[in-house]
Formats: sequence, structure tokens, C-alpha cells
Amino acid sequence: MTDQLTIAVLGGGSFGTAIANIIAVNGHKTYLWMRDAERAARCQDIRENPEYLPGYKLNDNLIATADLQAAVESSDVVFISVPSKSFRDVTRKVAPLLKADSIVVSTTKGIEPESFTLMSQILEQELDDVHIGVLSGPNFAKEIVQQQQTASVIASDDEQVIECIQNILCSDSFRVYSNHDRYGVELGGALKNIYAIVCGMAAAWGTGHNTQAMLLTRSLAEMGRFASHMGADAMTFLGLAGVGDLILTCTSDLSRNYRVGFAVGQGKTLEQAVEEIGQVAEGVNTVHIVKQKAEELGVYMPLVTGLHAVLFEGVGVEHIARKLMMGEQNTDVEFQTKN
Ligand SMILES: NC(=O)C1=CN([C@@H]2O[C@H](COP(=O)(O)OP(=O)(O)OC[C@H]3O[C@@H](n4cnc5c(N)ncnc54)[C@H](OP(=O)(O)O)[C@@H]3O)[C@@H](O)[C@H]2O)C=CC1
Ligand SMILES: O=C(CO)COP(=O)(O)O
Repeated sequence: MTDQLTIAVLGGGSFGTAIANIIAVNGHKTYLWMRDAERAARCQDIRENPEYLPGYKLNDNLIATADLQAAVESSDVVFISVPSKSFRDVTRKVAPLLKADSIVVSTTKGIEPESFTLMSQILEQELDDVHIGVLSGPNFAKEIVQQQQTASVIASDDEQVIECIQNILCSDSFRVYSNHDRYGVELGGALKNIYAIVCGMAAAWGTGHNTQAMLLTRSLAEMGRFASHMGADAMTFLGLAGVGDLILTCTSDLSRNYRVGFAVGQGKTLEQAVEEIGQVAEGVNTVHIVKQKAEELGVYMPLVTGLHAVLFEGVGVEHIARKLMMGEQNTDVEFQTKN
């Protein structure tokens, strides 16, 4: 057991709450910051986050608050767990409040558009004198709080970050592996959301096991190929934050991205699907960003282009199957590293 530390988790949604509660259970004073003061006061009062994780008791070491300064200024470690579109904004707010030498970890699985910036790169751009890490893996918040045996990955090139995060998060039901390929771990978490949408769609059409196995495997090949072009370590995609998270979200309706795909596959519009979920489904924006980058780099990504066409270009859902089954000439080699 490490010394008792003070931790802040920024973002009181499902994952932020689950992570904050693990740390609190491990004996650390843990602030869970949420932007809505009324909601924070209610969580603090009833010891539950009824909007996001109804029925799960929050540990006594957890303090729900809307006071960002109080949460951050005394914290040794800060997790940021808000959707990617708000990530830079929250990081900027937090910058003047951070203790020097603190550890800042992103749990957000998305990409900033235009510049193709990952969340930990935003941390590098916006913060001085901090140690940076990324937490990612096959981690449904709902199952974490049920204490289902779960594994995640802390990725950093800084040993101090790895050691500290493993110490504060590890428990009988939560294991944290380490990886030095921060870029690959983070990219894996963002990319798998795209394929979860595709697999949700396929499930809505009633596809069989052959098709499901093909989709999962080709998704892994496609995301690995793209990531290699971007400089990630291909081995990372064989780990928890790659294939592990891909399997999780592509096979379960606990995934919001999968549910978006399922709803579109049933004939709903994208807007209806997203509204119905009512929580962040990062893959919807990520598919846009990745398609653009893949075109720029000349990387062959039939699932990404097929999904993009269905979601944003008004083509029918059968388009994805056609893209996959009738690939361009010379693209039916199983492992392609070059295009
Ligand atoms: N690392 C991992 O293994 C996992 C990571 N994730 C990722 O973590 C991120 C968050 O996911 P999750 O918690 O499940 O999402 P939710 O949709 O459950 O919650 C998002 C939270 O962020 C808050 N938020 C949104 N915008 C802002 C803002 N501008 N300022 C402050 N708070 C804001 C919301 O507040 P409000 O309630 O007021 O709207 C809400 O509390 C996503 O990127 C997701 O992909 C998810 C699961 C596992
Ligand atoms: O990333 C997740 C689990 O690892 C959560 O996936 P969804 O965002 O699709 O729910």
C-alpha cells in the first residue's frame, strides 16, 4: 500500500465515477469533480451518482464537488475523464491550478479534429511541469463498479507515472498493466470505437458468427495498419488497449458506440441514435477524423470509409459489406503493412 495521496478525477460521468471510486476504496482522498453544482451536491449527499451509475454506493473517501480549485490544488494525481470535445477546454481551466510535478492522466478515448491531436498531446501542449500518462483498456464502468475482474493499461514513458498509477488503482478486481507506447495505447482506445459502431450495425442486420469473426479480425488488421503508419508499435494492438478493447466494445451492447451502430442498423437516423444513448459515443466523430487522415496518408481502410459513407454520405448500410467483400484489386492480401 502506498502513502495516502490526494487524487482528483475530473468528469463525473460513468468512467470518471468508476475510477474515482476504485481509488477511494483503496484509501486515498479522492475528489470527483463535476461541472454541475447541484448534481455534485446530490451525489455527495446520497453517496451515489444516480445519473450515470445508479445503485452503486460511493466510498466515504470520495468527495463529489463542483469546485475545481478545491479538487485540483492539493491533488498529487489528476485524471481527466471528459469527452474529447471538451478535453482541451477542461485542461486549460486546470492548468493554473495544478501542483508542480503532479501526475496528469487522460482516460478519454477520442481525437481532436483538424490537427489529429490525441488527448495526452493536448496535455503536453497545455501543461508545464507535469508527468503525463494515459489509462486505457477494456473497461466498462458498469462492470468495474460491480467488481468484475478487470484489467487496464497505464501508458507512459515516465516510470514514476506507471508506478504511482498502478499503486493507486490496483485491487483484487482491477489490475493495471504498463506499456511505454503511450501513442499506440491511446490511438487503440480511440480507433476501436469506430469498429464498435460497425459491429453494432452488423448485429442489427442479424449477421452470423462467420461475419462477426471476419469483422472483428479485419477491424484489428485495419486499425493496426493505420496505427503503424502513425508510428505506434504494432504489438500494442495485440494487447488490452488494442484487441482487448476491440473485442469488448464490438461484442457488447454495454458499449455506447455499439448501440449507436445497432440503432442505425435498425433504420434510425444517426441523430436519433445519438440522442437515444444520451452519453458520449466518441466513434461518431472519430470516424470523420480517421477517414481524412487515412486519405492523406494513403492507408487502405474499407471499414472506415464504408462506415463514413453510411453515417454521413447517405448511402445504404449494405455499402459497408460491399466495401469489405469487393475490395479494390490487390487489397485481398491478409496482412498489408504498406497500404
Ligand atoms: N479509459 C477507459 O478505459 C474508458 C474510457 N472512457 C472514455 O472516457 C471518456 C468519458 O467517458 P464516460 O465517463 O463514460 O462518459 P459519460 O458520457 O458517461 O460522461 C461524460 C462526463 O463528462 C462531463 N463533461 C462533458 N463536458 C464537460 C465539460 N466541458 N466540462 C466538464 N465536464 C464535462 C459530463 O458532464 P454532464 O453530466 O454535466 O454532462 C459527464 O459527467 C470518453 O472519452 C470515453 O470514451 C470510457 C470508458 C472506459
Ligand atoms: O471504451 C469503453 C470500454 O472500454 C466504453 O466504450 P463505449 O464508449 O462504446 O461505451
